Amino acid sequence: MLERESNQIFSEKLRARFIELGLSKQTAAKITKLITPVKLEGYTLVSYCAEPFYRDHIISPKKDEIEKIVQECWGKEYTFKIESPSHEEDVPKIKNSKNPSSDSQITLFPEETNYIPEKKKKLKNKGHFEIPASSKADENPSSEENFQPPVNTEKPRTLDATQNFGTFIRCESNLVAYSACEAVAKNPGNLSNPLFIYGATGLGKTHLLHSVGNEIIQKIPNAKILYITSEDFVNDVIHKGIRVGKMDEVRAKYSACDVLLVDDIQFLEKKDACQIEFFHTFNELYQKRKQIVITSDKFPKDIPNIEERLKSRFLQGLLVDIEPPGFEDRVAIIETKANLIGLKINQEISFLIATHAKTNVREIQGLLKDLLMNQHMTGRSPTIDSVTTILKRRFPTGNMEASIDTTAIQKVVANHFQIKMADLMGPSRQQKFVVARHIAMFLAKEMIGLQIVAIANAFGKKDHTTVLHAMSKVKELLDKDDDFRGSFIQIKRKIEQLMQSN
Ligand SMILES: Nc1ncnc2c1ncn2[C@@H]1O[C@H](COP(=O)(O)OP(=O)(O)OP(=O)(O)O)[C@@H](O)[C@H]1O
Repeated sequence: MLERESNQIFSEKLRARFIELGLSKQTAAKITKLITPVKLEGYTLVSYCAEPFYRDHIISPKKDEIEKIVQECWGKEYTFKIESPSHEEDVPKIKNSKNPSSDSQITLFPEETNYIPEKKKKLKNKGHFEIPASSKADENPSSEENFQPPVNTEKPRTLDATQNFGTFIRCESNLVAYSACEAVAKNPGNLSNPLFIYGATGLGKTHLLHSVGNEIIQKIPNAKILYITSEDFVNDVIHKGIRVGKMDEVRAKYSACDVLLVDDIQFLEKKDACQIEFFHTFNELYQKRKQIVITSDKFPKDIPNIEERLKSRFLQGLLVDIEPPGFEDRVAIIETKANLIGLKINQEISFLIATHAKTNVREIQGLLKDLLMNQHMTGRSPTIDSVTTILKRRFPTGNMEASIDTTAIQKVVANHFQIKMADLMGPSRQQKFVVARHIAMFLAKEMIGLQIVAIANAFGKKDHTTVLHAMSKVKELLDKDDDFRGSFIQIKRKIEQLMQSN
């Protein structure tokens, strides 16, 4: 038997590691829950995971990382194995309903056997593919055969062919969303329905939505894919359905699709009639096992003025978020995008841009276009000076965070505490040095977006767990220690002043 206490330490370490690897807190917590060890086979720790998406796309690729933590907790001789449960009693029961329209019955991950087509020839006559719930379990549940194209279809007009998986730059902050979309595109209607992607503006949600559509249409050219924004849906319902009285046509349009891709669902807020209509559309498609992918700028529960029953539908699928890219990821995005448009920039310039353009990819693209235009007009590649000028134009009010690096932060902190840089950077555990070191590490993350490993390097630490410890210590003290908070704010102000003066 595995001891409860060591299990708990294992889970904590695992969660922290996943967050450090760039997963959101929610995803990290979910995965941690899924890989609670269940038994020991000799020196192999075995965990069962009944959720195929997480097992194959998130947990298995990170097996080495998980094994390292297993060894930290139980010893070097241990290995780790993730398995799909072979016996029903090994896993918590997953509810599986044949009537997904009832709140209490919809499942998070419906069993795959429910998606097996009964007879392919039946589907051909239907005009759209339909996957009966009472399928035989011995047929192949994950095959694309489940996804039969309709006979009579229109080509999608709204999908942007340039927004595909090939042009999407994968990084830690979007990896979970990317993998989920790829899995859904490979096996639509089967694993994660609906797939709900949320995150702030300009981080690639729409790009992923198009990628799913483009990928499916490549494999199944006749598939009826409907890409809409929620505003399109409102227009259809209000203008065509209610005002012109052609609601039947509106309903027919949506019920005939095989894949519904809905962008920016948050704009359905306060539109009650449209929400009711969307609720019925959703239920109908869901019952027919049609894939639904939805994007939003918020987690379902946080979208204001949307009916609870609609939110609960969204919560029943797979929820993935995209976070703003960290510093290294921004550099990778800048360099890839610059390369694509023929803009020549060196590493110093990509670092400079990454330091300033922090919030989203759209912003980075706009900036690179400005630089390209400048390159065309002057006939010269961008220089630090020309980039700084453009950065100042784009971020005129304080958002133009100065060319400040970790060293500048370290100097301000050392100066504030009246200590030497060598003490700030050194190994001494004297309280004053430790507090200063923790604050400097925290601000390197908060103010210039450095990733944990990069911060550890900048402070000459081999072990990045020191940085993780610093992060949680500072957060804790900010919450409970007024003096500490006062000092922290003063230091932050000094750094901000330095940024503005540069
Ligand atoms: N990881 C990425 N790789 C390549 N391009 C990206 C990536 N993320 C975003 N982009 C590009 O940035 C631009 C903005 O992305 P997109 O429109 O998908 O953002 P969004 O999250 O849907 O934003 P909004 O919520 O404002 O609609 C697009 O041109 C998109 O192609």
